[in-house]
Amino acid sequence: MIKIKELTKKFGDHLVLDKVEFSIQDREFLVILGSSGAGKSTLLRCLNGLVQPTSGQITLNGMLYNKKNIREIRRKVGFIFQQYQVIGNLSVLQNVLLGRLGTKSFWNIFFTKEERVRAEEAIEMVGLVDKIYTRVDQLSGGQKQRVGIARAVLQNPQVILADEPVASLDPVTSEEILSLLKRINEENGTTIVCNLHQLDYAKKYGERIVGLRYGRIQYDGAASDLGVSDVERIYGNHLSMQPNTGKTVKPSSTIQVLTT
Ligand SMILES: Nc1ncnc2c1ncn2[C@@H]1O[C@H](COP(=O)(O)OP(=O)(O)OP(=O)(O)O)[C@@H](O)[C@H]1O
Repeated sequence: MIKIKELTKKFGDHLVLDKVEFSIQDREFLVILGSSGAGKSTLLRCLNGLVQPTSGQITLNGMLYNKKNIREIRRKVGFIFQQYQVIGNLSVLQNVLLGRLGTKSFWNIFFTKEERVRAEEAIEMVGLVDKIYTRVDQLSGGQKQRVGIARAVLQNPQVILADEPVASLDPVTSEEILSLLKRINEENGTTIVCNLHQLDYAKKYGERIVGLRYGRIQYDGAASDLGVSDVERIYGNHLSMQPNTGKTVKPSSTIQVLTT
């Protein structure tokens, strides 16, 4: 379980997270929803130790995030990036094996036979067996994201943080990627925390939604309970998000979306 207490982050004078407080249960599929600049990425980066909070506290299974524990925490928390963060001139297999780097010491970066077998299994799970020796720069965006997911799976983390994993993908590929994350959540029992812009995906794939606006929590509850007034609090009461397009629309369209 991750516990977040009074998490505050300032960049200079800019308050990006303002005393954010909530817990993430084991095996949960949690969506962090909010418009651009709401603080979603900053929150996820704090949960991975990539960003140092200004104040507040995070614990993973009671273990406090601090310099001493950060390597162990990073082993338990995988990260999937919006822009994939794969190495173009390496093969799919080599990229996925990089998920084991966190367990290696500086003088021993060799991978075992067992790690290779597990990498092959992860590649099979994401549906890229036929591309296993293909250079990653020859893959489509959706395939690159699958490589990123397989790399995170090989790490065998307790939690996967996905920072807008479908922001650069078309709707069909987006659904495939989110379904894959859902499968990993259900079959492997991995907790998923996924940042999304798109309201309809949040409601379809999230069990629970935490809605952020200006770094403050506006909604924390079941995805199925998210209503029009909650959406307006998250996005502002004059504008709301339209599904998939990322365009802003008047609230009447939002009401239609929520009632279909
Ligand atoms: N390293 C940084 N230095 C200064 N300001 C930053 C830094 N990282 C983020 N910010 C600012 O913090 C605010 C929140 O950014 P963040 O990326 O967390 O929002 P977001 O909700 O993820 O937005 P998006 O959906 O556009 O990615 C933004 O105004 C951004 O400019």
